[in-house]
Parts: sequence; structure tokens; C-alpha cells
Amino acid sequence: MTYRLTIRRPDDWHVHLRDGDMLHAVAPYTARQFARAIIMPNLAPPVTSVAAATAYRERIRAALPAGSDFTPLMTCYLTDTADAAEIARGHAEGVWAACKLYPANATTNSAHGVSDIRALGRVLEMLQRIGMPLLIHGEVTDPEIDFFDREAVFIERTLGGLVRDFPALKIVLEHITTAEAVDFVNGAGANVAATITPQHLHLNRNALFAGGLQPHAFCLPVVKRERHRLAVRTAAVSGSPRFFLGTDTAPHVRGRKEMACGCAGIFNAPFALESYLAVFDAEDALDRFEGFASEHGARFYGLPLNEGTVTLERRDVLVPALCGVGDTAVVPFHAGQTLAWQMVG
Ligand SMILES: NC(=O)N[C@@H](CC(=O)O)C(=O)O
Ligand SMILES: [Zn+2]
Ligand SMILES: [Zn+2]
Repeated sequence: MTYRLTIRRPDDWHVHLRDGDMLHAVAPYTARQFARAIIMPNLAPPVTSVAAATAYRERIRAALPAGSDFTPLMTCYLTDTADAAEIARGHAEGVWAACKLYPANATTNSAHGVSDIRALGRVLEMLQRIGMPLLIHGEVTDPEIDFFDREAVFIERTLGGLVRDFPALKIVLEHITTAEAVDFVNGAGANVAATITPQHLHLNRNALFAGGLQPHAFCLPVVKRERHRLAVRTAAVSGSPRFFLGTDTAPHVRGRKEMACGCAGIFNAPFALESYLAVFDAEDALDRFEGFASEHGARFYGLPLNEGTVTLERRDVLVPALCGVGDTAVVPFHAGQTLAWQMVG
């Protein structure tokens, strides 16, 4: 039995840090566990310009605990009027690490997202040419499509064609939830990868209804059937360099989750490594955790691996019912549960 695990410092390739008071409340959790994170741009208004991204990066740095060396990696929110030259400039200046594609109205703050990806040809050509990754929230919004099929239909209708038309474009299919997504990534080239969240490794769709409606299990893409969860778990622990850690930590204050039309998003930053490690432990794949958490993502993005390490110990930790105080208190993933590993340094 392994009692202590030390790995290279990990990165989180999908994070919502929000802004204002919430940013100050949640940034320390991510900065404690991760060296770098890809920061999602779905603020209101969204981060679409180099100037807005630079200013947001400064606000993030100001929200970090004293002495933190955490690096926020910024992303550009694509709209129908995205300008290839502005994006290339932001990338050249070291502001933007990637572009984020939200299909219009697919998720939180995506109203300004892209209505027709084919209209973005010049941007996509530019991304392909300069090797800047395109991060995709891969769901269709067609109301005719069953909600649980939104990801699979996106892959069929949009992603296949995108990869055919831009065969060298670096694509990250974010927060994958289905066997179809796993198969698509496994069948594509080395330029196509996916992030995997803790919740899609732990929960199937029964979690939404267990004992009554469970708003804290609701995120997008919504959790799926058990066979999909198992496919995503297999991918995560497979050792394939094309699957890597992206928590999609997405805090919403308690009142905005527990309401008639509750927000999508799970706040998993406080115990993210512990949550993933429970899965790798259960799958007898502790030796594959470092690749998933600390290596595959950096290599895909073409960034250096981190120096330094983090250590986790096999010891019970009780996840609190609420993280933080007052207006920015958020219910964390695994609230009230005991996890078997704890980050100790
Ligand atoms: N994942 C979620 O359920 N919510 C995210 C948006 C997103 O990543 O789609 C959010 O910003 O709240
Ligand atoms: Zn998303
Ligand atoms: Zn997200």
C-alpha cells in the first residue's frame, strides 16, 4: 500500500476564477494546489481584447496570497467578430495562451459566444499557423437535441468537420463527459486532446436525483450515464498524453445554485488533487497520476514542466459543507464527505 505520493507540481488546464470579491475568495484555493492554470474568459462582459485580458491577469495576481508564484494563463473568448490580427498580437505579446470557443448560449456567460464556427475561418487558420490552441466547450444548443446528447452531437456535427478542415489545429475538447468524446480523441491525431474534471470521474447522472434534486451535482456538460463515466475514467488513467487535468472549478454562490433556475458549475478547487487521486487510487493507477496532473497538459501546450513537487498523504480529510464566509461562501464538491488522501505540502 502506498502512503505518500510526491509528484511534480501540477497545473490546472481549465479554471473559472470569476472576478471581484469572488475572485479574491477562490483564487487562493487554485494557487495552493497548482503552479499554473488556464483561466476561462467567460466574465460579464467576456474577455475578448488583449487589454481586457491584461487587466484581468493583474486582478488575478492581486488576489493571490502573498508570496504565491502561481501563473495565470489567459484565454481569449471568441465571438462572431473575433479578429485574427488582435488574437495573434495578444499571443505574440505573451498575454494569451489559447482561444476559447463557446457555442452561443451553451453555458454560463456564453451569450456572446460563436453562432457559426465556419464563419471564423480566418481565425482558425491563424491559430493553426501559429500553433495556438483552440479550447472548445463541445455542446450543441439545438433545442431538438436531447440535453444528454449535446456533446455527442457536437462531435458528430461540428468537431469532425473542424478537424478535417484544420488538420494541424491544436484542439482541446474541454471537460469531456462521454464515450464518444473519448473515442474521438483516441482516434484523432496528436494535436487533439481533452481535459477531464473530477466530477465527471466520480458522478453519473443518478447523482442529479439521488434523494431529491441535487443542484450541487449540476454542471455543464451535464453528468452522463454510468457507461460514459467509466469510459472517461479509463481515459484519465490510461497514461495517454492526450488526456489531462482540467478541473473546470466553477464557483457560484450557494443561493445561485439552490434556486428555481440554478446555475451550472461545481466548485472543486479546494480538494481537487484529493478528488482526482481517489480515482487513480481506486483504478490502481497511482503511477499514472503525475503524467495526467503535471506532464501531459504542459507538453500539449508546449510549455516547460514545472519545477518543484507536491506531496499527498493517505489520511482522511473531511470536506466542509461550505468554503469561505459571507457573500462569497460556496459549497465545494464532495461537501460533507471524507476523502482518503490529503495534500500535505
Ligand atoms: N461548467 C459549468 O457548469 N459552468 C461553467 C462554464 C463552463 O465551463 O461551461 C461556469 O462558468 O460556471
Ligand atoms: Zn464549458
Ligand atoms: Zn468551464
